[in-house]
Amino acid sequence: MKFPGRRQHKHYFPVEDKDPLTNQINRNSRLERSYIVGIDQTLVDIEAKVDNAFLEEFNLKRGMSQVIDDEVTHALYQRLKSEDLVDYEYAGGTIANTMHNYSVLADDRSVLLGVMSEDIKIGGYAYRFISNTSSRVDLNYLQPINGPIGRCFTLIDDTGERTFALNYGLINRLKPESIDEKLIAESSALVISSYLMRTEGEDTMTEAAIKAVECANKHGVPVVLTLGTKFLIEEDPKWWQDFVKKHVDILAMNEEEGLAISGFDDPLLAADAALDWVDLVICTAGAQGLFMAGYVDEEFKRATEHQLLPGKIPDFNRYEFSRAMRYKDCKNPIRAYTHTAPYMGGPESIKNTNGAGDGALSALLHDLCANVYHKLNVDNSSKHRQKALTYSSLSQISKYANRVSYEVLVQHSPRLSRGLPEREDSLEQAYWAL
Ligand SMILES: Nc1ncnc2c1ncn2[C@@H]1O[C@H](COP(=O)(O)OP(=O)(O)O)[C@@H](O)[C@H]1O
Ligand SMILES: Nc1nc2c(ncn2[C@@H]2O[C@H](COP(=O)(O)O)[C@@H](O)[C@H]2O)c(=O)[nH]1
Repeated sequence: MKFPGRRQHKHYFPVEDKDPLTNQINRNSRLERSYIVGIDQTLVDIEAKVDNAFLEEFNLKRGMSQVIDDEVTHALYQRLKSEDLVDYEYAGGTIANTMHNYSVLADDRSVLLGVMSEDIKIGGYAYRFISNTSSRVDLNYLQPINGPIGRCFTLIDDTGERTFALNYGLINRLKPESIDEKLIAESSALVISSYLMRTEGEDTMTEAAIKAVECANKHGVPVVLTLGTKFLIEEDPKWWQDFVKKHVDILAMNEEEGLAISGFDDPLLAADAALDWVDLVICTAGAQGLFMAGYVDEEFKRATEHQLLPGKIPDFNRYEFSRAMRYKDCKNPIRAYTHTAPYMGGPESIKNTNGAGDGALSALLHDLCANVYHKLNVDNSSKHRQKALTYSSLSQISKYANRVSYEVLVQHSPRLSRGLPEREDSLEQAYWAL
């Protein structure tokens, strides 16, 4: 585990002196390991720039993630190829991206559950998926299938809006029997997306995902749900609210998905509403940056040293220096919130917003899993007198998450090709001496 370590308040990056708490870890002894598990539909993203006429021709709704049949897929692919419109073909899938990015950031293991073609051809989609995935992502638990994995046509228009057209192949055939209870029971978190519930006919993915979720719930493993796309949530917000209340501990969403599930268009209010159902919320909001909301026990609350912020909840960031706790672990729960504006005001030029939200979630997962890792190895640390969900404060996690999103925005792929730099080029040497 590459440890989050001690950092300057203003930025995520570690300072020179190592945290004395972290140093209690004896590097010579065999360390207990922590890992996270994610379930996804194994997909390759095929990215192309198109105009509205193109979307209309193939009957695609702009901005939506929609499923297309084999006939439309064939015609679409032929058209993109014949006009040389395909820019990139990358491994994708919202949770697979998150597992990959987690493993790159933490330099540690995550486990991906899903399906994989048993017959893999060099250069084919299954091959591409595997070869574009970090070697730290454990693919040994994937269930073999006799057929193709999925393709996600990621069609980007002039405004940067993305329209996803998916040919699912056999990716929804993950069977409940392929879910290993022990693997989930011993993990630090189970990560799923709303897309896993979009199944039909002979698909078994939803059943498999529910089995995994129930298993995590039974063993007290935090279930992390990312809402994927507002269109799925808008179909039945009540169903999603009930599902989240019953099964989910950490909710990740963007402001549109926040509106769809909570009815609030303000991301802070949407995150606050979701705190009625879960322990921790991360709500990304495009150019507005990101918000987090969580609980802390009165005894462990820490007041911010930053300026108090106005908002729909006045001074909402008052306790942003607190580490997040589960509601049930608080004697006197207090709600804590934080906001971080886009890193450096956002990139000069955004290459692609694909995966920016997934990137933010992978940073949060890194912090959460580092906390479990630290507890497993230095249980007597004073840090664990507080039964916290996260290693760092809401404020620091949100800066870290925001910084990771920035890195995704300045590249084409939703997957990081390397971890974050140890030090920012943009900061003076003197900054690190503080
Ligand atoms: N136009 C933008 N300008 C600056 N930062 C942005 C912009 N779009 C996204 N970001 C950054 O990326 C993060 C995630 O973006 P968002 O678009 O909300 O995610 P999602 O992919 O889930 O829709 C934001 O919190 C912000 O830090
Ligand atoms: N597992 C699924 N992943 C999907 C689906 N539709 C799109 N996507 C993936 O989302 C990311 C982009 O994430 P975002 O946070 O920027 O929205 C991209 O890589 C797609 O592969 C789906 O139906 N299932």
